[in-house]
Amino acid sequence: MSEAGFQEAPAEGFAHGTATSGVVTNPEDLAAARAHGWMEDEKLDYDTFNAPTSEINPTWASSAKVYEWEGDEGDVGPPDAELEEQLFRGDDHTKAGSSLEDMMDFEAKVEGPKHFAPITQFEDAGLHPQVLANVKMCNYESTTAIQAYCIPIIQAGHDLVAVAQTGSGKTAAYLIPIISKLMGKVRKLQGPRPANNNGRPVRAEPLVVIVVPTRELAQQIFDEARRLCYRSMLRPVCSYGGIPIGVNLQELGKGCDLLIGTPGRLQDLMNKPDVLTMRRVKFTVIDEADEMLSGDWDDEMAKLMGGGDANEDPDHAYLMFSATFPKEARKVARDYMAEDFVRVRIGRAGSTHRNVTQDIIFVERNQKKQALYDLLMSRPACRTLVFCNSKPAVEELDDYLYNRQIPTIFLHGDRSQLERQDAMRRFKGKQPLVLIATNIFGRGIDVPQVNHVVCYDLPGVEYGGISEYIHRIGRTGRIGHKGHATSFYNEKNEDLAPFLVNILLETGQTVPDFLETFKPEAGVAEFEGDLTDDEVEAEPGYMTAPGANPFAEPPTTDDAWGATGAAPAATTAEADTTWGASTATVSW
Ligand SMILES: Nc1ncnc2c1ncn2[C@@H]1O[C@H](COP(=O)(O)OP(=O)(O)OP(=O)(O)O)[C@@H](O)[C@H]1O
Repeated sequence: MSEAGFQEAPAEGFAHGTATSGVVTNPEDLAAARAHGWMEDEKLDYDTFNAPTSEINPTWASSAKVYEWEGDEGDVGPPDAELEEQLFRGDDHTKAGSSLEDMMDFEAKVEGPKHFAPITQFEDAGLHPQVLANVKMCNYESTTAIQAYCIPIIQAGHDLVAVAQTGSGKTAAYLIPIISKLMGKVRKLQGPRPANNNGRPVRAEPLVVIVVPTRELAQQIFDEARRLCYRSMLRPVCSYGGIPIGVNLQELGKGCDLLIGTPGRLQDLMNKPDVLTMRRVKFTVIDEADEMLSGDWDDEMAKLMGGGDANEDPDHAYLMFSATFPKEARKVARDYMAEDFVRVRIGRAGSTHRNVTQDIIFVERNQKKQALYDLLMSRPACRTLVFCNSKPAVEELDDYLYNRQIPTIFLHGDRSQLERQDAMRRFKGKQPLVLIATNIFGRGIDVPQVNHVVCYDLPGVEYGGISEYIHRIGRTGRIGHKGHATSFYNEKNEDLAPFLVNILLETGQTVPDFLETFKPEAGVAEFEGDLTDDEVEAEPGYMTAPGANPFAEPPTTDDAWGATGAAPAATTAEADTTWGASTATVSW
């Protein structure tokens, strides 16, 4: 098992462009690729990548600069023009696209012991002024649906399970309220710093722990935390495998308020009580929660969710986020939550949005390489992500396309951390590139302008099934951008066919002829089993608030809000109104 339990068949150690036949340059391929806009990519520095880490002095992305402020004069520090430029004006994160409203067109369902009014404008969320300023510098004009609901719930201190589509801003949905809540109290809550330890490294005593399945995702959340903690006393630190532990220890020793990491490395650090203690933790966040609760990480999760050594803080909040949340994982999640935890679901758990056009093409197994080449040459050259199920398949495909002069890079769990870091850097560069990857890239990764995702291999059950498909295609069409996903289908993928058809129907897309037989009788999408949330209604003590899109115009008559005639709270309800125990369902 590789990182965070992902299934990846092992690789055999090929180098770029030499997996099958060595480098072959066909002048016709070369001319065709260049004419089509696929340009030569920079040469890889294999000497650096293959040297023992002790012989090189790499710049680890996890050591990227964070804002440092000891809070001598108040809790907001002076601006740092250079860091501000790096954090807010780079191309590192996706700027919202023009179809953001299409993404909001989902029903929100909230279940919990209380009513929370959604907040559509950050200005109305009661955020710390510096956090609000940072949000604006990120160019976040207004909240997304998941943020509208989660911000007030987290501010009120509830445990939370939140589910919303890929690329809908879940990271900021938890980081913004957590950072804002801590901002005014950092001085009181914060762990030690070298400044009050005679300049010596200190033990890390984070206030927030964020656990994610992959290194790239940890890095991405760290970067978002660096933006949102700008000019505050809060110091984020990122720890994951593949980086020498000494590098992690150095960063932790400078003081740590938000710790973001992968479960294996976090567990290693928790086993060193002089390096890390969880005694101050106020928020534990599990991102991609269904993956983390899938069973592969039982020991690590039990330890992390138990607060490690001696955290008995009754205010400790547990937050879980994902785009998919199968029933089994939700049951496990409930074991960790306080009794009054809140559930928020935007749309159906596991739904995709209409901004991603999904093509399913029938391709026989032995035709797939040529079909991919033809596909890449039939569309304008663009940043493209191709998913395979195994490491050898990734490497073979990389070799094939490279030899046909398409600029490619590849990424899987056996690549060294330096190679993985470099692959991310190059994929985000100016040149259109094809990144070929295993599942390791399927979840959470937010690279701007990925216009095309190709499921070269569809993920069968052993590779995560339909949930994995949803995460994979969610690497495009993010936060209001349009995207395109193409999947190669053949008889081997029949186990996925009924789910695929339902997702196509749900988003109003064309069902290809070869999938017609898998259409439900009524001809409309039917979701059963692990993607529905129907066990929720049966639970006593919970109020459900279905139906409201917080961004919709309020209705003109009470009737439009449902049979109970309750107030149209989407735009006007008071926060924190306790729902009457006799009310079965409240429509907002
Ligand atoms: N309110 C907002 N307005 C505009 N852009 C936003 C807003 N909130 C977040 N974003 C941007 O949207 C992009 C996607 O956000 P994020 O990666 O958190 O999505 P996600 O829901 O976690 O996706 P996934 O399920 O794939 O992990 C990021 O680049 C983020 O900077």
